Amino acid sequence: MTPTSTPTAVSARGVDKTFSTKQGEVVALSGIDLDVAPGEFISLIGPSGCGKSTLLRIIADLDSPSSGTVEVFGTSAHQARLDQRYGIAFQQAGLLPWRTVTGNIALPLELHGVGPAERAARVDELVALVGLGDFAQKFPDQLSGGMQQRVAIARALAEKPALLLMDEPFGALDEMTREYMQTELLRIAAETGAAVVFVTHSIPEAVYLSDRVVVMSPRPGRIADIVPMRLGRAADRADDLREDGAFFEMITAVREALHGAPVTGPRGVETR
Ligand SMILES: Nc1ncnc2c1ncn2[C@@H]1O[C@H](COP(=O)(O)OP(=O)(O)OP(=O)(O)O)[C@@H](O)[C@H]1O
Repeated sequence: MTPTSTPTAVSARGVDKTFSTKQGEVVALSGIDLDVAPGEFISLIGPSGCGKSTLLRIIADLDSPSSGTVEVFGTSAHQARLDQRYGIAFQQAGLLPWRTVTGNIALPLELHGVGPAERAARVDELVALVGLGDFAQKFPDQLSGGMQQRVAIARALAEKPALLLMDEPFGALDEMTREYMQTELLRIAAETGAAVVFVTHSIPEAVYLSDRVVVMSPRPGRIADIVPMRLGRAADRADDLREDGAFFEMITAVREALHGAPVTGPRGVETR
């Protein structure tokens, strides 16, 4: 039997993106080549406006490249969207206020015709996965920001995607909740085996979460450097890793990569 290899989770080749605006053309991305392995955690970091969200939106087929190609698990980004190969979460949880936690998590399953019994079983699993068992029947306005984000993550995972796309999902949370959510996300990613592409402004967040940190240069966004992290397996990355010497070394490596990019000083990147 010939061994079958799992296709790369994300493969971007020569991706350029130019927006036409009233003020003229804005080159948001230029010559992006990026591969994300199955189960790998990648963060995109770079100065404000360098095209991080644009790249994520192109991977999600919410926007299309001006040139170049993106494949998700060996198919076009468009086909991957139709096949629900990825889940997506943004800075705002975007929950329906009139639905409970379970109702919000069940939504994508309802939309895709999953029957009631299977749906209920899957929602139970997801509620447990994100640790919201005691809050299953609460409405979004009865939850903290961190809990709302956990509902959004559960909803993104509803259809067992092998890829999660996340655009600053913890950006609106206080620092303690944010650190807690980072540890939770690592646990969830390890449990589900999903690859993650994560946009952030925070160097420590990128370092803590990632297998590799993709450092982008200011507009037009290019990949300035890809910094491999050496912090051990994601599932073993405990909370106190943030006090470890290796953690600070990795922060320095990413900072140097950011400053090495042709910039006069990166705006919009947090070092806290
Ligand atoms: N729909 C659009 N029309 C015109 N220009 C756009 C559009 N979307 C993004 N841009 C421009 O493309 C560039 C990249 O934007 P993008 O939001 O991807 O950057 P970003 O790195 O995610 O920024 P931030 O860190 O501030 O969120 C910016 O100059 C932005 O103004």
